[in-house]
Amino acid sequence: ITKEQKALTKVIVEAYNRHQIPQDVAKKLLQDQYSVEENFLLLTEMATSQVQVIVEFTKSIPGFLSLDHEDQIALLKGSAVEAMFLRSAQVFSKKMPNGHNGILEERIRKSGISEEFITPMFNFYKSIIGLHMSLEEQALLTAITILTPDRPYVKDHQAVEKLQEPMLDVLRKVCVLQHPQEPQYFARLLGRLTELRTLTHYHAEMLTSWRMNDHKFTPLLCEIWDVQ
Ligand SMILES: CC1(C)[C@H]2CC[C@]1(C)[C@H](OC(=O)c1ccc(O)cc1)C2
Repeated sequence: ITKEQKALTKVIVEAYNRHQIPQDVAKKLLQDQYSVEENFLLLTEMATSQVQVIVEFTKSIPGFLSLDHEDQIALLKGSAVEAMFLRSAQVFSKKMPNGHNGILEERIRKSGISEEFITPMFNFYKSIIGLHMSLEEQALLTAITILTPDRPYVKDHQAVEKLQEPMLDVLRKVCVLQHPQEPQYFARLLGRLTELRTLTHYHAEMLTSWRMNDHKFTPLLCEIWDVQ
């Protein structure tokens, strides 16, 4: 790993750590009641704070703010759901003391999300947790997901590739260093990104079904996912 690659990893990990989900959201999971309505409101608050965290993390990615402004928006809108699922997988994997995980899972299962989405969502979490990713790998994989050149409406693909490629290089080297017994570990990580894309489809259905039951979203969520 070169000096530059070490510096890049440090910047990405610091940004990933700097923007954490506010503890008050995690605390509320324990307090409030258990009605479907209460659960939906909690998940709305959680999703809104996660999107805010993702936007701040994205702005700290070296070079992102020098991209064409419309492309910056296209990348955020195109990757927010995937970045949110990656980050919430970390929440499930370790951030919260064990008791919370069961509570969060319970609330998600009783918030009006259809079973056909719940199953793939938790299968994804299990597969991510099973990888036992390091902090560097989580942060780099999230940045790589956000810097995906082939999102809808991205005009300057090349400029995005130029930012994503060095991240892929560093992640590949970090995987070799941190998982020497698993030569295919890097390929498995990238495979998770393919599974992530299927969740985006389910996520859109989830929003539509909530909207059909006239649930209200926050302005930020409406803006980033073009709802209402
Ligand atoms: C853990 C999750 C990633 C999983 C269940 C809650 C999440 C934060 C997310 O919720 C939303 O996207 C969402 C969108 C709009 C809304 O009003 C509420 C939640 C899906």
